[in-house]
Amino acid sequence: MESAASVTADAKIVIKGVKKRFGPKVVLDGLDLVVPRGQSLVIIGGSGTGKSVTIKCVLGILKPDAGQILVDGQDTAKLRGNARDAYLRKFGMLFQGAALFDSMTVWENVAFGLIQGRGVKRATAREIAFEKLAKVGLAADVGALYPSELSGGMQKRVGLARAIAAEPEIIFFDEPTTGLDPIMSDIINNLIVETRGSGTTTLSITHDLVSARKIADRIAMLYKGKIIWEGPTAEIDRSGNPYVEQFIHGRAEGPIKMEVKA
Ligand SMILES: Nc1ncnc2c1ncn2[C@@H]1O[C@H](COP(=O)(O)OP(=O)(O)OP(=O)(O)O)[C@@H](O)[C@H]1O
Repeated sequence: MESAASVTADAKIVIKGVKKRFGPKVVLDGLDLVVPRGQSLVIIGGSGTGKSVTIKCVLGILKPDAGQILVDGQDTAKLRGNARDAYLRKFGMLFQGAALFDSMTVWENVAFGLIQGRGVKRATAREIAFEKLAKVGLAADVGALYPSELSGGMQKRVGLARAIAAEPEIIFFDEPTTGLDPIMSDIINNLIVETRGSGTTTLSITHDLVSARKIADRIAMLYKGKIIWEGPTAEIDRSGNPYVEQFIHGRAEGPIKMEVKA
């Protein structure tokens, strides 16, 4: 087994003791997590356990109450101005529900970040957009359509093309297969696996264990604000952790009590 030290030495993202609460509600309670460079880490956990809050803290959309987040060894809390812009350019993101702009065509959606964020000329950005659309298996004529004219699976592919458009160092995938049928989920999973080939580091959050097993090098389970298990994907079936066991087998009975509110 690899030592924790060797994982940390080649870390792209290090989350150390991060705490985040909203009023009286403690969401993250000393979260520790390392995402190794060039690897795919998937966070699993029940609804409302703080998976999205974790990603928002890394992106700086939310400020942790305590703890530290390092990306490439840089403390994200200390970034200002240009350094912060450069930091944000490291990331691509595929949002849950794809989150495309309805008023823009497909290619304009894919090119948006290149034109707005990086000052790429419109004609060049258009070329890159069509290249990325082809990469996710969408024919060129799809580029001129509007998001409302596409199926959910096609929208996810467009979202993926947008996430990879600027060839970011890190990509976040937020529930990449939610709402898709099993075959389309598998297609999206395969595309995600392909994005790793180029050395990209990926951090995903999902409830979908089939997807997690397919796309993850490592899986971490979040429960009550902490990572209660983390390890190589192949080891999740022998975690020996009753919380993980209950979650991966989807059992109503077990140590995890769902908070059912009226
Ligand atoms: N800006 C906010 N203000 C107040 N509470 C928030 C805010 N953002 C998140 N929360 C709360 O933090 C908790 C964790 O939310 P989060 O969205 O991270 O869950 P999640 O694990 O991603 O869930 P799901 O799988 O359902 O998407 C929830 O109880 C949520 O209501």
